[in-house]
Amino acid sequence: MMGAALTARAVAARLGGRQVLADVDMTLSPGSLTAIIGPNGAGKTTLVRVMAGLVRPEAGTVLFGERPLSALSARERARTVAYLPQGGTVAWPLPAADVVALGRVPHGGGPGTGRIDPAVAHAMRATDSEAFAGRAVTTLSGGERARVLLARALAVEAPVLICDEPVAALDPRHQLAVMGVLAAEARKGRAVAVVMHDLALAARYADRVAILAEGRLVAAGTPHEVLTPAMLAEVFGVASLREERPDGLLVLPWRPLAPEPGPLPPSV
Ligand SMILES: Nc1ncnc2c1ncn2[C@@H]1O[C@H](COP(=O)(O)OP(=O)(O)OP(=O)(O)O)[C@@H](O)[C@H]1O
Repeated sequence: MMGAALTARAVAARLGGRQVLADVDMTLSPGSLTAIIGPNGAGKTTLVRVMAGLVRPEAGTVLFGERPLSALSARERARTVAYLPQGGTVAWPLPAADVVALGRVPHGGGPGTGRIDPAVAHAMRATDSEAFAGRAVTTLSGGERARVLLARALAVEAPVLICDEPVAALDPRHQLAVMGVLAAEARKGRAVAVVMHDLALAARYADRVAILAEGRLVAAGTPHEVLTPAMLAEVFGVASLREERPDGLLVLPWRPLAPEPGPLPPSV
């Protein structure tokens, strides 16, 4: 099932009577890591939930290759799109290794099979979470638990991997390591999408950046094309530093800009 794109076409969504997404087009291509950025409340989580098949769009469609995602069975969809929710919590004191093994359920595996699944072992190694294997996830720190939950999503080995803020709780070394792992998943041919707020990491690791604001896609392109001071001023209201370095693009939000002055009164 490797090799097909996940495409949102003219997607709209309404939640609690509010228009949260309008006319959003997005393609997650195999081999590419797409960073989805935008202000709080822009609709990023809603968009990725629509693309993971968890929220039915009010209008528009989501296609995996040529097939509507809604035409896939629940199990087929779970094998096709691995989804890491934002700020995930786990209610049960399961050992971390069992939580990661839940990623194998769509393939007929899961915890309690009595053997170490190579996909589970690989995912725990990639997220540096092997040391927690036997510990109840409820006893882990926020960042430790975040790595275990990412490992569960990786263990699905789905052609599409969608992660909602996977690095927000992580220390700097693990942020870099996890972004490296997600980029490596893209290099293997997966379509990877990452909702994130860290513009420096987006600039450094993303192949494509999509910006959402007020429920609409306002820009999409390479980090070089999209992460410009003018765009960041317009979308986030920040002044930012940008430097082209031999080893990558450095983007750093620097200070908030003063709010836009309102229109001048007609008498001035
Ligand atoms: N169940 C709901 N009922 C009403 N409004 C909702 C509901 N869920 C989300 N919203 C609203 O939809 C908008 C988009 O929310 P969403 O979580 O998609 O934003 P986001 O871009 O992921 O934000 P953040 O960066 O803060 O995580 C927000 O204004 C939010 O308040």
